[in-house]
This record gives sequence, C-alpha cells and structure tokens, in this order.
Amino acid sequence: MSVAATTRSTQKPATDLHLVAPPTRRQTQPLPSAAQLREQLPLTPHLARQVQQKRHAIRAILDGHDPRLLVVVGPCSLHDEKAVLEYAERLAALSQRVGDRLLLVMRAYVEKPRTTVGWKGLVYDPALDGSGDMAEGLRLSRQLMLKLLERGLPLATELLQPMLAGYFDDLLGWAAIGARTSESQVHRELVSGLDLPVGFKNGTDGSLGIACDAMRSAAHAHQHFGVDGQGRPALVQTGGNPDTHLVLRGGHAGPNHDAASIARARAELEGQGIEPKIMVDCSHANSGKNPHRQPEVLRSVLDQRLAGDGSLRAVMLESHLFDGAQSLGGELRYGVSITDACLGWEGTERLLVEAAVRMRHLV
Ligand SMILES: O=C[C@H](O)[C@H](O)COP(=O)(O)O
Ligand SMILES: C=C(OP(=O)(O)O)C(=O)O
Repeated sequence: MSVAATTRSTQKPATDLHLVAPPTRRQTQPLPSAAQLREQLPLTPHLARQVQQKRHAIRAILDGHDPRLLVVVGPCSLHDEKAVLEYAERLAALSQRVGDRLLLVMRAYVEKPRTTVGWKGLVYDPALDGSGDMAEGLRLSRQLMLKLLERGLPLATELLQPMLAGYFDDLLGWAAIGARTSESQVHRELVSGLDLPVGFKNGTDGSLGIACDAMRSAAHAHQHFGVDGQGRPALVQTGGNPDTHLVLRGGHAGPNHDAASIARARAELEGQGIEPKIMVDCSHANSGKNPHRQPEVLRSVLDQRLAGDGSLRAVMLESHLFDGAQSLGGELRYGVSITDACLGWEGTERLLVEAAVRMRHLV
C-alpha cells in the first residue's frame, strides 16, 4: 500500500489534525538497490585488490607499524566531475613525490551533514538545483569514485545515511563518522560491520567521550535492523570493527590540536582502554573554518609528532583546486568548493611537500 493510501485510510477528524501527516508530507519513489548499482558499475578485480592493499597500508599507519603520516585530503564535497578529476590527477602525481613519507587518501565526500539545511551532496542532488535526482546521484557518485580509484588513489568518505554504505563501501580505503553522528547507535552498528578503518569525530561541542564510546561500541558484535544488498529489510549480524580511531576536529569552544588537548585526548582514550591513534582534522573547528589556517594546524601536529608524540598518526585537510568557497545559485566558478571553504591546490601542494620534508626525520 502506498504511503498516501495509508495516510488517507487513517485520516482523523479535524481536531486531531496535528496527529495526522497530510498526504503530501511523505512520498516515496523506488531507487536502485546497492546490488543493482554494484552490478551496473562493478569494481574490477584489479581495483578490488588495490582497495585491499590501500586499506592494509592505512591500517599499518594507524596501528603504528608504518611511521608515515596518513593524510586524508581533498574537497569538502564533490560536485563537478571535471574539477574533481583534475584535482585527482594532481593529487596522484603529488602522491608519487611524497609517498615515501605521506600516504595520501583523497576525500570523496558525496553526502554532507548539515547543521540545519543546505545542499546535502552529490548523491542527494547531483544537478545542484534542488531537483533531488538521487538515482542519478547514486550512479554519478559511484561512477566518479571508480574513476578516482583508476587514478590509483585510495578514497575516503563520510558515511552519513547508513542505508547508503552498501552502495560505496567496497570502494573505500577509509571512512569517517562525522561530528553530528558519532553518538548515534545506528552509525556505531554500521561501523561494527565494516571491513575498513573508520575515524569517529569528536562532537561539534568538542566532546571526546562520544567518540570513545563509539569506538568501544563499534568494536563489538551487534545484531541490528538494516537492509541486505537487494535493499530488503534484514536482520544484520556484525562482527565488530577493531580498526577505528579518534578524529579531533575542534568544537564550539575552539580548536583541539594543541599539545594540552592532545594530551587530554590521549588520557581519555587510555582511560577507556583504547590505544591512542589520533587523526587531527586541520579544518572545521580546528581552523575556525578559515582554510588559510589549516597550514598552521598541520604544522602544530607535525611539531608534536616530531617532538615524539607517536599517537598523532594522521591528518585531514579540506582542499580543492582553488581557495575558498562559493554559494550555489549564481554562475559557479570552476574548482571552488560549494560547501566549506577549502585550501587551494597551490597551498595544498606546498604544505604537503613541506610536511614530507619534515617527516624525513621519522621515516
Ligand atoms: O564539512 C562540511 C560542513 O562543515 C558540514 O557539512 C556542516 O555544514 P553547515 O554548518 O554549513 O551546514
Ligand atoms: C562534515 C565534516 O566534518 P565534521 O563532521 O567534523 O563537521 C566533513 O569532514 O566534511
């Protein structure tokens, strides 16, 4: 029975109207299942091997077996295939130059959590005009991620809508659970069943506890409600994910990348019996969302790492071809973010080469 039909059959008298959803409040349209999209846009055996190798390399860094720095870097969100591929070409070339000291993983973020409302990412609205063609968004997002993999890059994304994980998780080297969802049981259950390294971010208010709780929950086996590959409701059993870590992204009270904050984070993790493996997000509340401050955050992390803090194993940067951000609505500038402001390519390349030079003391 359709949602509209259900609504009509339960219609209440006018006095109870606040209890009854008007027929237009919720409508549904079918979408391809994850299995259908994977069949339409398959991961070749060659790329599947590459994904596994990259996951292995990322784990080795996060576990402290490889002294290189893991760097998750790239646009705040993907919106323009041409610019994304140009960015990826440059990142792949840079990766060749710095790969002995830095492992570069490209941000391929197709879902955006919003504080209130706003464009929610390529997968939701690929035409960028509110038309919300999500079937096309799913297709375009998976196709673009495959093209990025073909350039040899490992991929990172935020897993926001748990139902979407199955459309993309075979392509990922690393994933984030964002500041707005680290406390969510549903996301912790999701991570518990993923065979890839995942970073839990501290809350937007700066709280570390929710991310530590999340790691402990995700390390456990769970039984939860979910969907199978065909999109049918399913009882999902997960085995627990041991490959999770903390991502410090600052909070309402300010940044949390300084030595005192890192020491607090280490103590919180150790207090909960979790090995301290920390990524610092140089953007978001750690830079006050000013992209030109991302370099100082990265330099502060490097200073601490070189001074002997081995728990600092990874960083994140929001970077695009050109500096800044732009609003949707008018004529869009090529290679400029339409969500958070990013550091442009020139600054990114300079910064990462500088980081690689400094890392030679360790690697
Ligand atoms: O990384 C992106 C943003 O910080 C996040 O999606 C929230 O954005 P908003 O506060 O502009 O909605
Ligand atoms: C939304 C993001 O981060 P956070 O969850 O830290 O706001 C992001 O990295 O794109």
